[in-house]
Amino acid sequence: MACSYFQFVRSSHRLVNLTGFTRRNCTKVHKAQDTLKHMTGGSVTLDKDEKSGIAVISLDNNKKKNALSGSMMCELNDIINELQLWQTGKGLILRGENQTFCSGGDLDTFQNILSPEQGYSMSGFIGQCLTNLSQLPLISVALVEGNALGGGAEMAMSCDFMVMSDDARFAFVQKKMGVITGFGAGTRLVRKFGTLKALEILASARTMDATECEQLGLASKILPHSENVLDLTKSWLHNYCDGDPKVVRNLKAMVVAASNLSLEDSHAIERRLFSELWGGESHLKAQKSKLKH
Ligand SMILES: CC[C@H](C(=O)O)C(=O)SCCNC(=O)CCNC(=O)[C@H](O)C(C)(C)COP(=O)(O)OP(=O)(O)OC[C@H]1O[C@@H](n2cnc3c(N)ncnc32)[C@H](O)[C@@H]1OP(=O)(O)O
Repeated sequence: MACSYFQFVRSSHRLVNLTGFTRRNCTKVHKAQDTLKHMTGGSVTLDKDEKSGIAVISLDNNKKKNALSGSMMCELNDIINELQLWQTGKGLILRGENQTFCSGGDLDTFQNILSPEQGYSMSGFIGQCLTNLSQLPLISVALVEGNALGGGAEMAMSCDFMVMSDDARFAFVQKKMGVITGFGAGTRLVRKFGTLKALEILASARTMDATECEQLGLASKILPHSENVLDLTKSWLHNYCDGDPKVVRNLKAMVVAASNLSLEDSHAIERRLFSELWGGESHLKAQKSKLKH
């Protein structure tokens, strides 16, 4: 079984520990978690489908348009830690209940953490959580219905793809709130879409509809607003996740390495991930099938 991406990164020489965890950081994370978990409201749930290898994370804070409370941040972190151990997983859908995605950080929660030090701690916790999500060896998609605003837009950016319902709206409102991106999406936006496009989206802080998001390359698919967008998204994601979990997971792990490491180190990982599959069950089966024709 292919070793997990993080086991491999830690075992490889000259590679920085991508999770960025040092003992000091772990202490800070636990301190942040102790504070945030008491800022309650809403819930985050996980549904893993062992047959398809696709998991669904659902945000639910119905009274606040799925705004992310402190306790929801902690639940999301625990779920991502669980997914890091899911060895047969291939895909992940991040969505919101009540036909909307997430209206950002819970403004009531934030009333209790307004010092720069508390903001730094909260930003570090949810930022690392979303980095861990982005680096899972699962192909991930944010299913955006309704609104993805502020921190909600940042969470969507932590996924590989974004699928939107045709009436969805997407905005980085942070600048209008007197801050910048606090969940780490600014860096992701620049690295994914370039400085020009990132600056235009962040500095305008404008609300974009699904069509504009697709034109900018932020959204990969627009679905008609309906009750079964989740099933349609699962079918869409299955196009990328069909086949041997080890192949899908190694492919995503290679992409994560290439987007985070030097050319030399990324090539080292790519060769290792390739060699783990070479001569494996799926490879030999495919070879045999081709030779018959
Ligand atoms: C780094 C984090 C980042 C930052 O700090 O900048 C953030 O994410 S801060 C939050 C940024 N998000 C927003 O500013 C969005 C605020 N919400 C809205 O613009 C609207 O609620 C919208 C467009 C999401 C939905 O509008 P609609 O008219 O359909 O509903 P309501 O506005 O009446 O909202 C219903 C109900 O939900 C409460 N609500 C909505 N968003 C939040 C939120 N982010 N935090 C707390 N509560 C929220 C809203 O107050 C209403 O409550 P009610 O008691 O019924 O009045």
